[in-house]
Amino acid sequence: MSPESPDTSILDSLITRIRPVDPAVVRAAREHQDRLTKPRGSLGELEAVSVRLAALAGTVPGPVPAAPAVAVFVGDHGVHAQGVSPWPREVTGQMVANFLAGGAVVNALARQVGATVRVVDVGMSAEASAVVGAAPGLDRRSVRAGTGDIAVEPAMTRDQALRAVAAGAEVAGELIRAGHDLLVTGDMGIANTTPSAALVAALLGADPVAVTGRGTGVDDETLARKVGVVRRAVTRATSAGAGPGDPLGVLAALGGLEHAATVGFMLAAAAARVPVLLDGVIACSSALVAAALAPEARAALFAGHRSVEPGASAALAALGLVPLLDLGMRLGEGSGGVLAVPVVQAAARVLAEVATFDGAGITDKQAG
Ligand SMILES: O=C(O)c1ccc[n+]([C@@H]2O[C@H](COP(=O)([O-])O)[C@@H](O)[C@H]2O)c1
Ligand SMILES: Cc1cc2nc[nH]c2cc1C
Repeated sequence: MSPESPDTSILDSLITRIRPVDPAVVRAAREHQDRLTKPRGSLGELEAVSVRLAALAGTVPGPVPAAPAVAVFVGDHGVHAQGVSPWPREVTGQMVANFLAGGAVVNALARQVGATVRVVDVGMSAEASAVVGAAPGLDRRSVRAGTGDIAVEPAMTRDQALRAVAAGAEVAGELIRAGHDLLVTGDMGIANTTPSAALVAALLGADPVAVTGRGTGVDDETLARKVGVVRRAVTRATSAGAGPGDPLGVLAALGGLEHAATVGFMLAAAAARVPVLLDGVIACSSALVAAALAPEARAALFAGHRSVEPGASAALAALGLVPLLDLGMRLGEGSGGVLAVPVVQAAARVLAEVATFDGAGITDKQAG
């Protein structure tokens, strides 16, 4: 296959397998939720989550997810050369070693909620790979060693984007076949909040200044430079023909390899009717790509938290997703998604276990 006419068959078949939820199940779940022994609406967003989980599973109540897993997709970014992050590139590899040793925040949070952590290299740079070495436990699916510098060139070819999407889909498929019933997105990649902002700006037509944030915590001068870089990248990509009507083109022009893998991860989970908890801005920007490719995939997506990055809020609003937690977090790694696992489990458990007014013999003042 030439890069000009890449093989889209894996993506096409993923998209074809994503079917809409049954509106009758949505209705039945809503009606059941309304019969539970509590004032209607008193559980707020938890009620909507329980209904969405049932709709995704196609049963009322839906199953209570018992085996969560987070996939941390790792990539490096050519745009790092523009000075958009204060952290050196090798930190990506150093953090991978930390994940594998169980010493990162995501590992501690995953232990707290009983989640498995899978670390997947989809595009570490040579520097990062050298730091990690031959570490056992790293899932090696590298498509290329880091992306191109999006300020001046495409991040990757369409074929590479497709291969990274396929890698993410394979990871989801393996986790689901191993019995995991709640997936969480995670990422690691120094400088990756810049491509995230670029994806959001390009796909929503937003002004880069409104969707570019401080990432790991950059100063005012770096933020101003970062906004300029995002503006140049989006202008370059759009003038080369990438736009919202061609989500794969936008992903290849502006995304990271971890974004592409996250898109595949979400699409495969949606096809298998397994819920996916999104972490921060990397996942939210990837979700815009996934939803542009397959709008029905949104049924499988749950927003773990509201990252401080402004692009995350812009993407969530566009996707119609309500973040379950809002703790001022901006770490990545899957941390905010993992932390929301018990909330999703609790929502499902309420629909499955709480008595109904009829069943418990309690007067329903709301009936009628
Ligand atoms: O998840 C988020 O919203 C988020 C916000 C800020 C930073 N991060 C993480 O920090 C790294 C990118 O930050 P930066 O400043 O280098 O672009 C990358 O490893 C991300 O996982 C993640
Ligand atoms: C230390 C560190 C940990 C991270 N985890 C996710 N992104 C990160 C960026 C840095 C710099």
